[in-house]
Amino acid sequence: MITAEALTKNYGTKRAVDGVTFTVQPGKVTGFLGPNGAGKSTTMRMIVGLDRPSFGNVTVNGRRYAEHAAPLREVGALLEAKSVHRSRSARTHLRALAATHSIPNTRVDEVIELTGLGAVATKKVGGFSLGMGQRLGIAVALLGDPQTLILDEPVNGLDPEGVLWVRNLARHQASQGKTVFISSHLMSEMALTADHLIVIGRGRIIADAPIDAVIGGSNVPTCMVKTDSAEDLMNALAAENVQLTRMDAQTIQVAGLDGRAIAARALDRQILLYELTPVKQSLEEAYMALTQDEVEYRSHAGADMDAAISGKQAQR
Ligand SMILES: Nc1ncnc2c1ncn2[C@@H]1O[C@H](COP(=O)(O)OP(=O)(O)OP(=O)(O)O)[C@@H](O)[C@H]1O
Repeated sequence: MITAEALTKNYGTKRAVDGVTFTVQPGKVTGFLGPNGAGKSTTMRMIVGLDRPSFGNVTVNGRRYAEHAAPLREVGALLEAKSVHRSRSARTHLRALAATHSIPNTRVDEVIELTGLGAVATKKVGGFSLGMGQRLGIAVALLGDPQTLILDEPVNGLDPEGVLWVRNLARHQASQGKTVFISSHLMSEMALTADHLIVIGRGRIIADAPIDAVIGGSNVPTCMVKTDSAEDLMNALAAENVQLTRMDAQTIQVAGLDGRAIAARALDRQILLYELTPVKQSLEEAYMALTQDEVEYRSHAGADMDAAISGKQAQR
């Protein structure tokens, strides 16, 4: 279990992490989401003692990372900063780390196999692709078979097989009762991997809840309805808190009523419905709604982008 209390990090006048309090529970995959610069990596670095908190405290299984006698056996971490000798082979790198914790070489061979590095284990790390480097980082994290795994953007640079493998690994570790804390910008992947989400924006916690609650939280019940009597149905459903959108001659999107209520009103008026489909919000939509005011580095899209580009051209 990871426990953060009022955890804060200042870099000069910049407050990167602003008094966050949370726990990451064992037996679950907890996703750590937030816009660029929100404070995810800084929080993770503080968990493993790579950054000192300015205020507050964070512990893993009741102790600060540095207080664990054999940290690699307690916490495995994949963080962005890599400290690998580029001229060393992957196997030599893993063996050197293993030796610091009396981890046998058989475990090194195991994690090499597990992470799909078998074919390149004797090659110099300096020549590794982004994906191979990520796999090596995950191999390091797994080396001590730790109770807690912290993975900062583990699927970054991985091919689809690698992405699926990370998902299965995370789910498997959680099913073994381990604590798994993963940051990612890939919402579709997080939706498949995480049980619980912590969302951070500008250094503060915006949401800390089971994934279903995050997705359903702000969700107005919405259904797609098909009928040959679209006008009549719209009249039957019209009400102050109901939003009706005509999609085509037969299709109406109804927001603000659930399927049962729509069917009941259609039945009252003897209107035949031949499709009634709940529309679920995606994690991406829920995430965008949650973080819309918290984005520090905003990109431009569509009309905004056209305006930005034509503005630049006009200046030339
Ligand atoms: N060593 C540092 N010195 C100064 N500022 C830093 C340092 N590390 C991070 N920051 C700043 O702290 C804030 C949080 O950065 P952090 O890397 O934790 O965000 P993040 O959520 O991991 O972002 P991303 O999704 O882009 O990786 C940012 O504004 C960043 O510029």
